[in-house]
Amino acid sequence: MGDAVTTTRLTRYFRRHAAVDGLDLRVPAGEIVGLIGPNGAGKTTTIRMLTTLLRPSAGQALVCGLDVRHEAVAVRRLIGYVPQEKGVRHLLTGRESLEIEADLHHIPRRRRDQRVAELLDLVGLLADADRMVSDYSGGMQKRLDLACGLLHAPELLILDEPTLGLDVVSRHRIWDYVRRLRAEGRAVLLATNYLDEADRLCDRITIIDRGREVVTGTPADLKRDVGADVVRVSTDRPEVLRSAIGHRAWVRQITIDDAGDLHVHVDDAATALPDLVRDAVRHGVDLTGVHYHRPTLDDVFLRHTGRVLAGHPA
Ligand SMILES: Nc1ncnc2c1ncn2[C@@H]1O[C@H](COP(=O)(O)OP(=O)(O)OP(=O)(O)O)[C@@H](O)[C@H]1O
Repeated sequence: MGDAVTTTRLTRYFRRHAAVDGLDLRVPAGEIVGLIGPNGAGKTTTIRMLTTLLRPSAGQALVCGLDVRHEAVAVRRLIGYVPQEKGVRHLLTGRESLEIEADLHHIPRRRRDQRVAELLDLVGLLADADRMVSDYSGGMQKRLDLACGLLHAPELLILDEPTLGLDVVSRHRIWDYVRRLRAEGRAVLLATNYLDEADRLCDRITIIDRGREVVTGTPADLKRDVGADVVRVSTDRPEVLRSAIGHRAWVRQITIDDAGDLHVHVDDAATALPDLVRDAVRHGVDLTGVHYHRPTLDDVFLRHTGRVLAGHPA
């Protein structure tokens, strides 16, 4: 199967500021690819170029082999886009919202009703189809947004923060639909700040920062690269502790986060911890907290960007 998205040195300037700066991104058909980055990293700008809403300043973006710049109309037919804020029509019912969306896609009337019913069923809203959208819960509205993005059976679905603000049950339902799309061979590009979501859902993730790709890989590979365990140490003298343990053979990498906590990547926490505590005592460093865990995508993100990703759920 070919690629649903290939970008080559994709770049977009706003005045002299490069919001997207030479980005190479690939979304193969039949895969869910996560696009992850801190606020202002360039995710929305990338998505807006892919959806033909914004012209690239330089480089190339292909959607199913079609150039977004020169074949915008054809590209739009291939893409379903569910933006962060869809602004569903509160004065309509769920069914009416989908009918209007179907008309925008020029779906013939005789097919429209059946297609709308199919999608309402897919996202579990058939029973509530004739209720006003204003009476829907946040999760129901998101599912309606998703159904709107799927009406014209797109090859590529682009989701911008699809589960933002949703409860756990609603998030799982959205994930199930997204997995079902993948099983049908469609490609999904998912911009999210929820790293647990990316970990569970994505076949591959690309972390971007300041408009550039920082790293790409499967969640498992990226976590494996971090090391076996991560020891998080709270102390009021992080720099002293860093120098005290920096030369130790069991240290793979040390990062100090914005809160001043040390994140020490080690092969085996059980061996490293006694040494670490001894080194702290020898250098007169008080430890106020020591925890360790298997690497998560949060650790991957911190390792590659030097920052903790803000704004994910507890
Ligand atoms: N229309 C615009 N005019 C000027 N600057 C812009 C415009 N759109 C985006 N930018 C700038 O481009 C950079 C990337 O923004 P973008 O919205 O793509 O980031 P993002 O990764 O989607 O962030 P967030 O997670 O906050 O949505 C930011 O510095 C932003 O201020």
